[in-house]
Amino acid sequence: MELTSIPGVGTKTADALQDLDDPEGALERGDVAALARAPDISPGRAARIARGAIRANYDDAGNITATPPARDIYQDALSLIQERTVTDYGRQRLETLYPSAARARIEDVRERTRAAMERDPSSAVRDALAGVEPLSEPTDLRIRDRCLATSDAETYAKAREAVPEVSVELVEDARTLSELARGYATVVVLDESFAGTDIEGDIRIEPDALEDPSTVVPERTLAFFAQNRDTLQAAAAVHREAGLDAPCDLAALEAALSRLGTDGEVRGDDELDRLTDAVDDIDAAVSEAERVANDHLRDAIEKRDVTIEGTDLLSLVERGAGVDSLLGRELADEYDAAVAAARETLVETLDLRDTVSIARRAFGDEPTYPVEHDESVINRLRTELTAARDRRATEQKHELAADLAGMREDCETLVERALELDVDLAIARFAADFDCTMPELGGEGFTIEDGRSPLLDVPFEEVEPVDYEVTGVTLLSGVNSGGKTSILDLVALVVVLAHMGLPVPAEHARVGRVAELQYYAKTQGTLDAGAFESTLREFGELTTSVGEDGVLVLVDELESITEPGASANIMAGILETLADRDATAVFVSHLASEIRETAATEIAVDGIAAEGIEDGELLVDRSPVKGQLARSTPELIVEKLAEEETDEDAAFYESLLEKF
Ligand SMILES: Nc1ncnc2c1ncn2[C@@H]1O[C@H](COP(=O)(O)OP(=O)(O)OP(=O)(O)O)[C@@H](O)[C@H]1O
Repeated sequence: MELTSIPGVGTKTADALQDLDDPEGALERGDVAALARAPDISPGRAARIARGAIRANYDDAGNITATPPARDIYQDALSLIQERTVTDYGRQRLETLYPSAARARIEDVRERTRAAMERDPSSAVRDALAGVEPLSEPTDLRIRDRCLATSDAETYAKAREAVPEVSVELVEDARTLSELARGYATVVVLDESFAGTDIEGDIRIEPDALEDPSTVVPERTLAFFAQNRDTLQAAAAVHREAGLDAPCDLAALEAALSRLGTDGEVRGDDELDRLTDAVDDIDAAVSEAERVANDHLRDAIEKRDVTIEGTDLLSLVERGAGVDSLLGRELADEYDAAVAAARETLVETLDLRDTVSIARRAFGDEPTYPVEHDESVINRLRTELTAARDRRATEQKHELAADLAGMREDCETLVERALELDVDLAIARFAADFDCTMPELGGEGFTIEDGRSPLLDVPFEEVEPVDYEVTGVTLLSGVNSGGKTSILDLVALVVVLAHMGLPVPAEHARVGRVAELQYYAKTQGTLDAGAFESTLREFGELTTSVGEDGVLVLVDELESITEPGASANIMAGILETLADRDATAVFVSHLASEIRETAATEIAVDGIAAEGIEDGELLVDRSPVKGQLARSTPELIVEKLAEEETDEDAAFYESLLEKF
């Protein structure tokens, strides 16, 4: 897909998207999270771009929500589902669902929705989902103990791009290579020509290294998995809890991840741990060995009576000999035992294996008091252990990186499926929380049975179910606060959700396909001349533009724009034209009777009727009665007074009632 062919994507945005690994794939999948990783693209913008791409895919240029109130209803519907996501991804991804006029698009979403509604949004799955987020690439990884070397400028440029984590050096000859070998623990040479060159150090001739850079930098793979470890573990848990098909062996993935520390180091290898501990503990172990030896020796000396012939003592003193000679002569066995204890302590404390013979040499046979280690031997031991540790770490890194590298693609699928499940579960929860069903699509107008709007200002359990069916053009009359506006909202919500491919809050619903939902909310107070003129123009354009694609017009108390007589005339004119053009329309009005009288064609009138008044409150049946003009609230009150009052008062109210 040509990026700039997507509505709203100019060359600047297209350039930003090109920074992504697979912008086309992200657009095709509607992957808002991936798109938002492009520079300067906010999640909101990413959602708009993804929506644009989907529209382009389905050749769906229209806009069903044609007026601000219609768009508000869409936003409200979206929010109700978004509130039920666990992840940010899920919330953003839902923004790609929009009311569409393209049948194929609606059908595709409906198919997914049906499957989603079968899912069980258990709390265990939701808890696991809380730990899942889109995979991210580690940044700023620098490896300083290795470098790449080549004598070829082209290979040099290629290497810098392919392996930005390590230095790449241009070498001319064996001499410059040998200089490099002194500065780095390992030099990976990319040119065959250096094979056989005799240079000291860890020089590896690997002309194919760039084909699989992870062999040069296993840290890249390890850093990726270390950075995403929690997400991957959570995604695995989501698959297990939800019984999803996993793209890979979860146990093997979890086992591999358990060998990786968050810092990208390998853990859980006994040999590596042994060597690491030995290097770390060497100084402490040497001190301990000395202490053991000296305690032993001190003990022995304290317990011994040394008997020495006077001549011997004299000759020792004359030779200037010190206590060492005395030790050598008189306490040789004890000294040997003390040194043996020191050697054993050092070997055992550090759990030494290959380096035992070096360690033993740290304590000499020549008697001294106190017993002291030979620093040069300890330095040698330290060097040997450090080298062994690094070798082991490198081997382990390569081994683990090789295991994990093969799982990378599956891991991407694993996380994607978990995140997409969040979208499905949000839809499932929305459907369950508001007793939704999949609507039928097609036919004229709409039918709603036992519809309950989740947008009302009363708790959902207290919402009274409503039935309403309209084909053609209808006036909806009704008592004050009877629920007329709420019905328009419910109809708009059902129509929007149905065109999004989503379930609707009703026991049963059928929605005719529309290309436009024209919803006009009640205006507050009469308009001045200018505003009145522009509103009239708006309706003028609306009525004359109704075509074959299907328009649903919902209008709430248009009469409030001007004085009642004029309003009735205007509404009658609009309704006549809409009826002529076979539109579907519901006009809520308190002037239904006047409009019907003024209109040249027959206009249907439905009514939300009050069944009576109790404790000053109207008892209302919220479902409009077809073909019945509802009696107004004032009429009901006059009737009540006529019934309740006696004599002259009653006569007055009866005369008033006759005027209705
Ligand atoms: N189906 C319903 N179930 C429960 N309560 C409802 C229902 N429909 C409406 N209501 C309640 O009635 C109130 C008034 O509803 P609404 O504003 O739709 O009436 P209206 O007929 O448009 O009023 P007005 O005469 O002012 O135009 C709502 O705020 C809501 O509390």
